[in-house]
Amino acid sequence: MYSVKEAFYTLQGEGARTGRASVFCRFTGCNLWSGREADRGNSLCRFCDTDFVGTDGQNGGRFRDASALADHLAALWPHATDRVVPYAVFTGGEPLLQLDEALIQAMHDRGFEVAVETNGTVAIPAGIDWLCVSPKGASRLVVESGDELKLVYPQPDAPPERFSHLDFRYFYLQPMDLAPLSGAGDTMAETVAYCLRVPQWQLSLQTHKIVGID
Ligand SMILES: C[S@@+](CC[C@H](N)C(=O)[O-])C[C@H]1O[C@@H](n2cnc3c(N)ncnc32)[C@H](O)[C@@H]1O
Ligand SMILES: Nc1nc2[nH]cc(C(=O)O)c2c(=O)[nH]1
Ligand code: SF4
Ligand SMILES: [Mg+2]
Repeated sequence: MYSVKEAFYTLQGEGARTGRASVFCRFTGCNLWSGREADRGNSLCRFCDTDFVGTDGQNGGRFRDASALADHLAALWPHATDRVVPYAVFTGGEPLLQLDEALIQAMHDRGFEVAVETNGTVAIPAGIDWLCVSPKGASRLVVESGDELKLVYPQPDAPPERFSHLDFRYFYLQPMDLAPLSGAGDTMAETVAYCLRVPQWQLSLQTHKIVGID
């Protein structure tokens, strides 16, 4: 059984695949925060910008098995795509609490490439085509290789220097959106300054927020 908060067709907004048409599957639940505002300050991840509680979002629900969820997601992809490989991004919440080899295989069977956005604290199943790891504060990182490491910046307890030796093709800093914290500060300027100082790190903007799409 899989629990999905929401699923939607949009453009990948972040990282190296920014701008690519994608079916997003947002799983319910996370191991670093309950999703309740009252718990935010005592959690391992405190700046989350996402509602991943329940199954009540658009195209959300509970799905009995991999083929039921894969059919549901594949139906969100538009039809005429002769020259493009369909792309599915699994996120959450923490997708690796639910994404398994059966679901990855079911997406491959339907012609999709499979991408994952993870906090890096859960072991990865086989078959993922694009892996984005986004380390969080003091949490213990178990995934130390992948395609892109996308660090939300700044996190005093997770400085970029701690991750720069890991086995990734791309290293991104993404300015922390302070809106969920109703905080003040210019994370954009700080992030740009770091990328200029240390060119290993590239700037990732949350472009979906800029253009106003999901
Ligand atoms: C909501 S998370 C879900 C996937 C997974 N749990 C993770 O943390 O990578 C999706 C992406 O949004 C990023 N993110 C979450 N809150 C953010 C914020 N306030 N500002 C910028 N990026 C944020 C995460 O770091 C992650 O790269
Ligand atoms: N458009 C869009 N791109 C995204 N890239 C990562 C997202 C996420 O929440 O995991 C996200 C999201 O929520 N929307
Ligand atoms: S690990 Fe990801 S989903 Fe979980 S609270 Fe942090 S940003 Fe949100
Ligand atoms: Mg998001």
